[in-house]
Amino acid sequence: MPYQKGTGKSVVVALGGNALGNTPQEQYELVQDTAKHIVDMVAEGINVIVTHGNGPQVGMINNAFAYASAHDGKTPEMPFPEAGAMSQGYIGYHLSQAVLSEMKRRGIMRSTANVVTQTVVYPDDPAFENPTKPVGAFLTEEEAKRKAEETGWTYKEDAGRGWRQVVASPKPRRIVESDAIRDLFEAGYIVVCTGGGGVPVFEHDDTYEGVPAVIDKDRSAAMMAATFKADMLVILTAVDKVAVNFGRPDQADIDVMDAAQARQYIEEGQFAPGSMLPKVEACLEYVEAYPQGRALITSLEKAAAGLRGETGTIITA
Ligand SMILES: Nc1ncnc2c1ncn2[C@@H]1O[C@H](COP(=O)(O)OP(=O)(O)O)[C@@H](O)[C@H]1O
Ligand SMILES: NC(=O)OP(=O)(O)O
Repeated sequence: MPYQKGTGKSVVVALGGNALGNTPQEQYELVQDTAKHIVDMVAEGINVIVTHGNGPQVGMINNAFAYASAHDGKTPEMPFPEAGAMSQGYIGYHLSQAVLSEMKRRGIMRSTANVVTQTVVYPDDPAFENPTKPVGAFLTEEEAKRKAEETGWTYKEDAGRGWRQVVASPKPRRIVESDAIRDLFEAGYIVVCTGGGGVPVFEHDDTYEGVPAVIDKDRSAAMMAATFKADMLVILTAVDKVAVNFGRPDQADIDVMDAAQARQYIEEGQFAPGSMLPKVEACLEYVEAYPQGRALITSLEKAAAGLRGETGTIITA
C-alpha cells in the first residue's frame, strides 16, 4: 500500500483515561470512538503522534499476575516495568487496529506504527521518595489495607473516589526510541508510542534497567512535542475547556492563557493536583521549551474542532 504523509501541521496527542476505559472489553469498545476522533485529524491532513495513559491497565496486569502467582503457585510474578511494557502493547494494539480500520472505512491511505517505548528517568529523582501515581482499580479502604498487608505495595486515597495503589512518578528525561519515532513520523506513519509515558528506565554506562514506576503521560508527551518541535501538543481529557473555579457556581472556562497567566492560576490553586494541574504543567513545559508551539487541552470529542481553533483551552509561551 502506498503511504501518504499529511500536508498539515504536526501534533502530539495525549489520550486520557476516558479514551480507554478500564477493562479489555470496555477499552475495545471505547477505542472505536477514540479512533474516529484521531482519524478526523488525519483526514484534515494533520500528522499525528498518539500517546496514551496506562494507570488502570498497568495496575490490572501487575495485579493479575500477583493474584495468580499467589493462588496457583505456578504463574510467575510480573515485574512492574514488564507490566508497563505489556500495557503499551495491549493498548497500542487496540488503538492501532481501530485507527487502521477507521482509515480503511474512509479510504485513507495511511498506516500506523506502534513503538514500545522506554523513557530515561534519574535515580536521584525525589519522586522515588514519595509515590503519587495511582494505578489499577479503585478499592475500598478495607480492601486497600488488606492488599497492602498481602503485597507490601502502597495504597492511598484518590481524591474522594476510593483507594488505589500508588507508585513513584519520576520526571521523564529522554525518550530512548526518539530517533525511531521521528523517522516513522517523518515517513508518514501515525505513530502510537510512549504509552503510559514510556516504561521508566535508568541509563547506566552500558545498559538500561527497568524501574517500577509510572511516568505522567502528559509530561512525556510534552517532552516529545518539544523535542520534535511539533506545532501542537494536544491533551485530550473529559472536559472541553480548562476552567477557573472548577466545579463551583462561578466556574468560568479559559479560552487562552499564556505561561504567566497559567502560573498565576497555579499559584491560586485553580487546577486540581493529580488531574488538571499536571496537564497545565505539561503544557507549560512544552511551550517554554518550544515557544513557537501551542498547547491545547480539550475533550476527545472536540479534538478536531479544537485544532481548527473553534474550542478548547490554548496555552501559549
Ligand atoms: N480547573 C479545572 N478545569 C477543568 N477540569 C478540571 C479542573 N480541575 C480538575 N479538573 C478535572 O480534571 C479532569 C482531568 O484529569 P484526569 O481525569 O486525571 O485526566 P485523564 O483524562 O488524563 O485521565 C477533568 O475531567 C476534570 O474533571
Ligand atoms: N501514565 C499515565 O499518566 O497514566 P494515566 O493517565 O492513566 O494516569
